[in-house]
Amino acid sequence: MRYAQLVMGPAGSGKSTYCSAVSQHIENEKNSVIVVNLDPAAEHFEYTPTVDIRELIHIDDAMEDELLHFGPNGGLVFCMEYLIENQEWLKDQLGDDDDDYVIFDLPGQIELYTHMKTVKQLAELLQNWGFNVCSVMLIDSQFMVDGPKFISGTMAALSVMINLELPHINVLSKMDLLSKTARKHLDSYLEPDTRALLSDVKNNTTWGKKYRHLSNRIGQMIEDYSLVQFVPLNIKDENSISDLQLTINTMIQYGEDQDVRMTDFDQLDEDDTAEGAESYD
Ligand SMILES: Nc1nc2c(ncn2[C@@H]2O[C@H](COP(=O)(O)OP(=O)(O)OP(=O)(O)O)[C@@H](O)[C@H]2O)c(=O)[nH]1
Ligand SMILES: [Mg+2]
Repeated sequence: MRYAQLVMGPAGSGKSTYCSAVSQHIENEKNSVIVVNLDPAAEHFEYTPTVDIRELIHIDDAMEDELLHFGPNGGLVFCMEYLIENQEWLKDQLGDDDDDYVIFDLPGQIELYTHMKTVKQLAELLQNWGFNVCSVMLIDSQFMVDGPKFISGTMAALSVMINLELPHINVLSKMDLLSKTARKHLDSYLEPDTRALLSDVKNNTTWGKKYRHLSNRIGQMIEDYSLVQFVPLNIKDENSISDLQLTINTMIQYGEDQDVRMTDFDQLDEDDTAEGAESYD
């Protein structure tokens, strides 16, 4: 089995920073990790990508092409589609070592995840190649500190979850930048409570009055799904990174093989006594 995190999220939400911090964290624990850059427009990273889409296609190739003439956004979508068409390249680059742990740094174009099919196709390819895949969606916590913003963030997360159908985790990034008051406000949203959220959607504005029912229904839907939850991440706090990785690793079943040590079973077989059972603990 191999393991993969697809790191996604809106532009500037902290994906590349996350990939760098998490790969460092995994290496500090003496485990190996591969980081794959899938952003054809990336310019510089704090990590060294083992595989880099820019070696296959660069955003400039799509934008400067005389026939294609793409702008930056169309160009990005084109590059991702090109990657899927050239999947053998990615397969070769990834190799076929068992137990590999791969972190994919994706571009920050949200439509790639919310409704387009390319990231879903990528996930399916990885699954066919023996990866346990999960999606890690980063959302900048600064954009989640009031009710209406939180509802839109939640809706975006829900679209991604429904579109990709992968084990999924939503991460609130950049927690170190929040003020104490903002942090307190956010805490009340971590276990979404529709009433608390809607009390922030002002009913005294024209929009608020006109769409009160719609807001109520959206709140109800978020609650009914009870799927969309957020894990705060402070990238400057090693414990915060480690807690999050533990949750993710459980989702993709990483480390489960290591937990079941055959030697313990051997010992139980040989000496199936209460004493033997104790040594298993
Ligand atoms: N203080 C703080 N800054 C952060 C954090 N994560 C990212 N940043 C900063 O936010 C900016 C964008 O971070 P990136 O990691 O490049 O974000 P990205 O999602 O990869 O951006 P795109 O690839 O352009 O979509 C950089 O200036 C980072 O230094 C964080 O947890 N805390
Ligand atoms: Mg990036």
